[in-house]
Amino acid sequence: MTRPIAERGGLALDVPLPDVVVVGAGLAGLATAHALAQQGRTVRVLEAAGAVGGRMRTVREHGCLIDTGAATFPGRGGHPAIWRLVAALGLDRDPASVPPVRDALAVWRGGRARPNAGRPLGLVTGAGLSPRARLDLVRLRARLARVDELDPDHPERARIAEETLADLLRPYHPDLYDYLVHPMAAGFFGWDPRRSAAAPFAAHLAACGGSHTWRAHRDGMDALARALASRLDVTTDHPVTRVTCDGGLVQVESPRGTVTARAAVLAVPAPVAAGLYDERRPAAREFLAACGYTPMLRVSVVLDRPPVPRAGRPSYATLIPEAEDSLLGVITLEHLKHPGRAPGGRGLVTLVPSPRGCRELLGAPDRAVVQRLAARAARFLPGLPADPPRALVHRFRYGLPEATPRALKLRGAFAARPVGAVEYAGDWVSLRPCAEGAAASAALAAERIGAHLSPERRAAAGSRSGERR
Ligand SMILES: Cc1cc2nc3c(=O)[nH]c(=O)nc-3n(C[C@H](O)[C@H](O)[C@H](O)COP(=O)(O)OP(=O)(O)OC[C@H]3O[C@@H](n4cnc5c(N)ncnc54)[C@H](O)[C@@H]3O)c2cc1C
Repeated sequence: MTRPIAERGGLALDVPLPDVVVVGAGLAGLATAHALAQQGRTVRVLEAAGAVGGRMRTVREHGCLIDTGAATFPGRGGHPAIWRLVAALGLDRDPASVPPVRDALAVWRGGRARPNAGRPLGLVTGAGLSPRARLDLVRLRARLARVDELDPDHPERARIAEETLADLLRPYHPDLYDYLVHPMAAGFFGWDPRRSAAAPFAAHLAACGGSHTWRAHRDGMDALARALASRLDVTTDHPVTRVTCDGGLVQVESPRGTVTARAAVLAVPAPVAAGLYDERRPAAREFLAACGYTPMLRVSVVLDRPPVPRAGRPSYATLIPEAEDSLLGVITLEHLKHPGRAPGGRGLVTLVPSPRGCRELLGAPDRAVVQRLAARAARFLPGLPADPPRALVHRFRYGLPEATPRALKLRGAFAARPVGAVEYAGDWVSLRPCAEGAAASAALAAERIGAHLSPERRAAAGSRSGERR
């Protein structure tokens, strides 16, 4: 079909009408476009930023590969949708291109980093937990193993869906909250366990299977996004300002012109999607409004040589519990992921503030952010300069979707909404704050758009993707 797809200064251009416009070239948008292209659909992807990847971007500066957002992902069982994409794109043909992250996680306690956190055996034998807390961890794991339908793709179905993380941990030794769950939820997701629902976190951890499975893309965590984008029609620097649906066609507006298509997928964070499109389906509207995000901030510091930790073998990531420092949440040694990350024997360190630190620092000038975090981090990494000359600040207003019990409650109806010309993709769709959430949402969005564009498939897909409430 040929229709005008772009109007600039009143000039209509006769070019083919794409079946689908995908807004956002993060992992969810690119994976959706890839799945639609596999169905034989014509797809255009419009991205506001100057590069693809969204929260999985890697920048190349000071000779280093610097992941700005997502840093690692678990093995095949933990992130199946990601590994399916990795395999489809041939990125695992050379196993060295997805190397394991060794000695992945430690927790700081009593003046030193306690290794083996996040490993089932490590947690039982130590990792900074008192003997009583370790026993309680066994009890907690046994309780979670009995929870029906603890499914990361459908967290609302779990029997603990109404509990917050703090509720879940209340009967157990306080160490479990203070030295394990709080530092993980706050440090990795920016979540406040007193607000955030227990089910998505517990289901995610159970599915991921422990920090000993962690991997990273040798060539940067944007490897997947770059490989997908190279096979697709993607336009960067194309900020979408409004999406409307009229007479069976979707109009996607931006200062660069209007693109018309038969359907659109909004693969942007939920608050952005709600601002772009006036959603009329009540179930979708309410869920979108309930999907909040926590902001995230990361500082990458390039050093002439790797810092030497206080004692023992260094771990990749060290969680800093609130009781140990109120401003700093996680320190990672990125050069441990692969020697190519910081060539020439250099060090590459990431400092992640606690949620409180993030709120304090999000609006501060870069230099002040770097100095405040570096001053705190020197206690944990002796020799870290107080004012590092090569540091980058990465800010995410919409860092991670925060799954609250209210959002969980509305998710079932959202998932069961009828298919439409405007669909959604993103980690928030399943309230799973990770790349797997984004990749899994893409498969679902492509299936729903396929059903919308093929009316004969609509009824069948409606009953398949219309998940149980
Ligand atoms: C600091 C941090 C650390 C993380 N660590 C990990 C980790 O180690 N492992 C893991 O699995 N996950 C991690 N995550 C989560 C993971 O990065 C995200 O879940 C995933 O990348 C989300 O992908 P997405 O496509 O849903 O959203 P995004 O990546 O946010 O993609 C949305 C895209 O839409 C674009 N966009 C926004 N508005 C518009 C508009 N108006 N017009 C056009 N385009 C627009 C954006 O620029 C962006 O490119 C981390 C996230 C952060 C922030």
